[in-house]
Amino acid sequence: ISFQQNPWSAKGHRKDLDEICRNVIGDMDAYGVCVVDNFLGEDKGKAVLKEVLQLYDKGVFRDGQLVSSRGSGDLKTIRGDQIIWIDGKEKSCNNIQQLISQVDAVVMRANRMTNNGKMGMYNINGRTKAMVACYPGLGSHYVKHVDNPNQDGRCITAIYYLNLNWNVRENGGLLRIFPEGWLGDKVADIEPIFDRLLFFWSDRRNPHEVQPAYDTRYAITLWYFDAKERAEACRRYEKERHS
Ligand SMILES: COc1ccc2cc(-c3cnc(C(=O)NCC(=O)O)c(O)c3)ccc2c1
Ligand SMILES: [Mn+2]
Repeated sequence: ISFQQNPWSAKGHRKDLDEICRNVIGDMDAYGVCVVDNFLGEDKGKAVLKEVLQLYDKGVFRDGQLVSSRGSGDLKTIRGDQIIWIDGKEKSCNNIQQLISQVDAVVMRANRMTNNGKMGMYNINGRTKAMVACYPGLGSHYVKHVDNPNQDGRCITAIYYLNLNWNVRENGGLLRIFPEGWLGDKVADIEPIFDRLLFFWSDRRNPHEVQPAYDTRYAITLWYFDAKERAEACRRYEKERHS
């Protein structure tokens, strides 16, 4: 299944919060993956992109971890994105802050709307800061991985893409998810197109990779915590620290 264009994201049709939440709940329960297109609308989307470009031009992005591995003899870098963590309260980031609040509104409302107030049996009570990431092109990529393989508390990955006129055929940078619950070798191919919001379960159900990008590719990621799993992860961490 490829999530290029969802039936409900008819161009220009502004969805209200309730409708988006119903889509998110339905898709997360059915597929473990959900795409919402035209999330902010063109003007607000461009205002967020402008702030991200300003941050990038200030040179505040840091290289993501480079873990090199011997692939067929030559040294292969595992990831090539550059990142900066922001909480949105920084100066000249208030459009990014508005994006964060909008994503929070969808996640928290969806969490309340589902049966017994849980989406996918989670009780979401917090999230990480926003990770603004740039894959600088030149083939930068991220090998297949799981965001939360060991119950660190993160249950939902939310990624907002900022790439105007992105064409995967020439620019690459496709996000390919290999949902473990899907029949056969079906995959979810997500193009990182402008004003697209993506949700997927952060655990081992969704191994995923970022294929080599040949142009600068921007995204803003938020990871949402499940109260119980996060509390247990913190307890484990405290115990290790004192052992
Ligand atoms: C301990 O410090 C850090 C700092 C930053 C980290 C960033 C990631 C990460 C994970 N996933 C993706 C991804 O899947 N992107 C999909 C897409 O862009 O379409 C990505 O770009 C980045 C993982 C661990 C980190 C640890
Ligand atoms: Mn990831």
